[in-house]
Amino acid sequence: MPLYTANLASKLPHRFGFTRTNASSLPNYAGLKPFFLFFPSTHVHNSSQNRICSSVPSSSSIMEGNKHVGPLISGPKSLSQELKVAVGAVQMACFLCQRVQSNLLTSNGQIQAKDDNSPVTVADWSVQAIISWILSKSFGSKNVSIVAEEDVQTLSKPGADRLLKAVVETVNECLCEAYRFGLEGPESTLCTSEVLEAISRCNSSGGPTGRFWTLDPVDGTLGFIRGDQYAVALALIEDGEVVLGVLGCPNYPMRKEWLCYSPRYHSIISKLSTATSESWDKGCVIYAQKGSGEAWMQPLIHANKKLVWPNSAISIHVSSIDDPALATFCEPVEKANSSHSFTAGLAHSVGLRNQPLRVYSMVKYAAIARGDAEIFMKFARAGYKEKIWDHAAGVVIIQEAGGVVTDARGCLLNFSNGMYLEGLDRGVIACAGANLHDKIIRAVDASWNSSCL
Ligand SMILES: Nc1ncnc2c1ncn2[C@@H]1O[C@H](COP(=O)(O)OS(=O)(=O)O)[C@@H](OP(=O)(O)O)[C@H]1O
Ligand SMILES: [Mg+2]
Ligand SMILES: [Mg+2]
Ligand SMILES: [Mg+2]
Repeated sequence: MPLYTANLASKLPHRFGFTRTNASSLPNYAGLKPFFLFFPSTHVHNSSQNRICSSVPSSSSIMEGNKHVGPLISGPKSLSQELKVAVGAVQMACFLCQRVQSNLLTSNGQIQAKDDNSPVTVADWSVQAIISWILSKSFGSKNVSIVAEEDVQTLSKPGADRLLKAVVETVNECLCEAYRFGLEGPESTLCTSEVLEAISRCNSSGGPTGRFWTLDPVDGTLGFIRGDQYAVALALIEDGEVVLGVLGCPNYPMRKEWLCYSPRYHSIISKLSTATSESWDKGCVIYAQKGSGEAWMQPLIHANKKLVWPNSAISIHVSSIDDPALATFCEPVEKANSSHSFTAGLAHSVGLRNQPLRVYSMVKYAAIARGDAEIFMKFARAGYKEKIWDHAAGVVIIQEAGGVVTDARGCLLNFSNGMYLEGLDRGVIACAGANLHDKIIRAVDASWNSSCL
């Protein structure tokens, strides 16, 4: 029986597990380039694949004084400052989520249901508050527009003061560690109204022109509550195009060998990391800038460790498998969120042989980008409108890692119409390559008419 991740999972009714079904497609961690914020030079070798980059200056990184601030981003224009702040903010948000998740079981009342019956926790609100605050601090509140999932409606209701107090405490506990993530925190703790303001200001309407951020503070809240997979998702959209994306995946280990398969639940599992205390197996942060032709992955920073892990990045790439008989596809865990029967029929008609991996959150996008799976399919029921924050970061990361993401008709997703992916036809299909993508699109067309979706 595979080991389970953190103690939490072993106490919870829900289990999760994943790995590729054939070891031959280990992702090729081709390049090693420093990202930013170097610490005392440390050569850290991980046992199997790669040397973690040391603080040796690399010709392909941008320097500010003697600090590396990021790989040389080609593309239309460098967004290295935006990327640096976004990665640091998501790293810090992951640290916050792990803290909240660990005492989620003990402190009741930290899980609420919103009007649409979807869950929301102290972590969702707190992450939205800290990322909103950091972006405003870094770029000036007048220059920052954010389209994010959460609002203050529940927090402002009578009787919500204990919940609100928990959010304010969580936010301040985290912001006082901001320096460990290369960020500047507040001179003094934020008061309740400042925390509420940081959350509620994330109400931009988005649109086809100008620049705005889109944030899903906890994507896969259901997975988060169950000690399973979840993601912190932040993306920057300019004139309707996603120009950078960051995915924090606290329960998705850097190293594949820390993943194992839980046949019963067909999904991701990360083994109990007893073998090493390295943060390699505690989770990862994945990011990319549009047009750079590269996607990057770095380990989670553990602020409670005396030496904050050097921010080193490994370039990742989609899998080279394009034979359906060898490919693996991911889909949402909840069949209310995507038709499992439709995808099963599709998989059969395309010739997919491996069991589906059912995974919460945009960790599915991360799995494709780093080559742990080849296809992600989601077919929500008719009438459901996909939100931009549930896809933006994952889309640009897969694209820059060499993959393709479209709707079920083969059209690119449209992020220029406010909070919804307007015009999305039938479902979302992400593939490691064009061949597989083409086969899936054809199969959707052929089977759609005979399905009753
Ligand atoms: N009915 C329905 N249909 C389709 N999608 C829905 C639906 N309800 C919710 N959502 C959104 O799905 C997000 C969770 O995505 P997941 O990939 O984690 O789905 S699943 O939980 O694995 O089924 C989840 O994101 P979070 O709320 O951030 O967890 C929702 O935004
Ligand atoms: Mg939600
Ligand atoms: Mg979401
Ligand atoms: Mg969410």
